[in-house]
Amino acid sequence: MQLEVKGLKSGYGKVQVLHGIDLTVQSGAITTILGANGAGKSTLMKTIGGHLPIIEGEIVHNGQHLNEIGPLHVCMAGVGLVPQDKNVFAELSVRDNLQASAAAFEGAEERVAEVLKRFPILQERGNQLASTLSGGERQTLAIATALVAGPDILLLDEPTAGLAPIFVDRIVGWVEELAQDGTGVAWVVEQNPEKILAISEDAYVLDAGRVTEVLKSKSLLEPGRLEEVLLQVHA
Ligand SMILES: Nc1ncnc2c1ncn2[C@@H]1O[C@H](COP(=O)(O)OP(=O)(O)OP(=O)(O)O)[C@@H](O)[C@H]1O
Repeated sequence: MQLEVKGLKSGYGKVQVLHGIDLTVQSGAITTILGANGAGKSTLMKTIGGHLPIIEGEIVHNGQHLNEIGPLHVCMAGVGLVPQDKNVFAELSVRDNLQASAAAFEGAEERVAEVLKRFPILQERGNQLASTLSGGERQTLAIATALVAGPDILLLDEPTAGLAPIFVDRIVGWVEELAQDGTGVAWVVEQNPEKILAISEDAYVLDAGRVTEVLKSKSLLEPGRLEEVLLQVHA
């Protein structure tokens, strides 16, 4: 059930941003993706999620090629993306956001009910417009909308950026549980990556659209090591 990305090149119109990315996301494990601003982390997530055209390379999940099948079919193939922003419908209620996401799947009502059970905070706010949620609640909703599809690979683009520590800890806890239950997670992180590195297997360092290092995540927790690796890419 792993996701394999091979030699991926993509970008925006004539602007090529990714220059041949190789990445493996193993099921039941968290893979961290690090890199400076503009390294191409979000572009990588959006390309895997089917939102950007591929110039060259392959994305294969569970033996199925995901190239050029579009975001809905990527999602239906078991790969869920939580983008960095615009990840909920602001003018829909919490419940309607979940229902919209579940609509393409069999047993939509049960899927929504199950996710609401998992996230009581969303249950409490079911009728509230997403635009009125706090940052942490909105991010919880964004993750929940991806989970209604029952993905076996989950792509998270900086899900904890700018959130209060209590939400950071909650999200880290939920994602750890998902991985323990067999989901493969790719987690893009920029600020305070220590909590994620502590529960992650592999760390990929990106710079200028290329993978510059693949390391064991915990090795980056040694004092000074993270700074060294991130500074090296600019040396
Ligand atoms: N819609 C777009 N059109 C053209 N270029 C874009 C677009 N979005 C991003 N880029 C460019 O692609 C490059 C990589 O951006 P990307 O958002 O993938 O980086 P990132 O590593 O996720 O950065 P950050 O940590 O700031 O989110 C940057 O040079 C950026 O300016």
